[in-house]
Amino acid sequence: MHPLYKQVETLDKRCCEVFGLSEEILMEHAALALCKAVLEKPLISVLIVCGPGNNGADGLACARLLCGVCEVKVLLPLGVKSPLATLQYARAIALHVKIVKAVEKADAVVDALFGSGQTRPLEAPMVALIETLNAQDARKIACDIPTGLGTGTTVFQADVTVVMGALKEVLFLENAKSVVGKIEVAELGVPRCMYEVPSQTQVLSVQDMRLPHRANPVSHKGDFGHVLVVGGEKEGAGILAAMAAFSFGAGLVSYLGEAFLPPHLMKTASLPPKTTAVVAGMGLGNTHKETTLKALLVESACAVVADADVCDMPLAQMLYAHEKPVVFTPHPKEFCALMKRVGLGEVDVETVQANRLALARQFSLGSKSVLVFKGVHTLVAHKGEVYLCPFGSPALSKGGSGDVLAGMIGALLAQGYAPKEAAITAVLAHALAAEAYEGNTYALTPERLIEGVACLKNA
Ligand SMILES: NC(=O)C1=CN([C@@H]2O[C@H](COP(=O)(O)OP(=O)(O)OC[C@H]3O[C@@H](n4cnc5c(N)ncnc54)[C@H](OP(=O)(O)O)[C@@H]3O)[C@@H](O)[C@H]2O)[C@H](O)CC1
Ligand SMILES: [K+]
Repeated sequence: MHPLYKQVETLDKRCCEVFGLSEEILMEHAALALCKAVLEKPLISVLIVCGPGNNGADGLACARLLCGVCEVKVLLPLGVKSPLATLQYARAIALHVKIVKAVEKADAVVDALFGSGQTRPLEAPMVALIETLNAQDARKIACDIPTGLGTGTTVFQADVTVVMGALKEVLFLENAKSVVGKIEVAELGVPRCMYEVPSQTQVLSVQDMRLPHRANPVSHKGDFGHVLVVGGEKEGAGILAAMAAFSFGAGLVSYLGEAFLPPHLMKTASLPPKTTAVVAGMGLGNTHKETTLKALLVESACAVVADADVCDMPLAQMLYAHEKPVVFTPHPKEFCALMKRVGLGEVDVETVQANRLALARQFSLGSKSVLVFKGVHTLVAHKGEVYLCPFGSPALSKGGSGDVLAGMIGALLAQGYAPKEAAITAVLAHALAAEAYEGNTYALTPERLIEGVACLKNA
């Protein structure tokens, strides 16, 4: 995993103070990383669009470094303002870098218009400029942050974003995935691990996935726990969760309710005595009395995965306050209901989506439970720490995907994983299996997803 920051200005400052670097050294490394990204694919010409601040200065320094390597054209729609941009401009001019007055055709376009200094929406001329750049048939490289991201709807559509120093939260907004392209982190003169300081937000990596492994050749089904899935009105949802739990390693899986089950799942009318984890909420509706659910989820000693409808029941508050392992798995609308149920106030989906990290953290600070907040970037939050999953695919945007995830978490809880570790591994496995799916993106079914998870390997 890698730390994620809201801002990195203090890290830049620390880098200069602790390691004796200067802003110019940082910028030279930023520019070198941009050059590397530009030259990653063969090209003849590059257009570098530079803003008035230090994002533009990075672009101007890159123009200087590329001078003579390829045909370089620089567009400065707002001139230069910051001292470093003025300095880099003078250096580029001394090298006779070509300054153009309008967008010109090139094999690659570098967006060095605005970076971390963009605090307000783009005005009409800049919107028009970004639209023109997006329409170019060229490889597109964003310097630090694609211009417009986080401030409005017109955003530079990058194929690659070279982020300076460390990962920044804005690159992981829910709508960012379609504009950031591949994210590359530029080291700014010291190794990344020295530049970074501890953070309460982390971006998960493939290495954080710890799939269950049956190392001991002497084992029996009782060693791998017993999951109970509580079926409901839409019985298919529970069946999918149960199938996923079985495939992800639970020794036994029971289904509470009336349904036609695959042969490896057991039907039950009550909590089986040795149940280790209960998964409930998917397709639940009004099938069970609240007292029945309370007995299964709150009063039993079992670990709990509280999905969908359970997030909007009075017992959600009891689970939130519980000492035992509980993992909530809401999508945004369910998270709004859950926030209200646990007394954290009324928020609408739009507000929740714009403040996912902060609200997930707030939720996790009031409870021992683990939150799996589903989305384009699913979050796992526990005791103030937030872990963001950068993987996944639109192939998952289907009924049944969430049921599979809940079942997978239940399987890991039953096998003895701590709730946070269960959530992290299941979220990663779910997302990586979807990414690895080789069929058309529209064709992923829950069953194929379960099969995909079965084929994953630890990194
Ligand atoms: N570790 C690092 O992150 C490093 C980053 N570097 C680069 O520096 C930029 C940040 O530079 P900064 O000068 O602070 O900010 P920007 O260049 O992004 O933007 C500020 C200028 O842009 C103007 N601006 C901002 N938004 C708009 C807008 N919507 N419309 C018009 N103009 C806008 C702003 O104007 P003001 O009127 O507000 O002053 C400024 O002129 C960072 O992103 C990196 O690329 C360094 O390389 C060092 C390491
Ligand atoms: K930019």
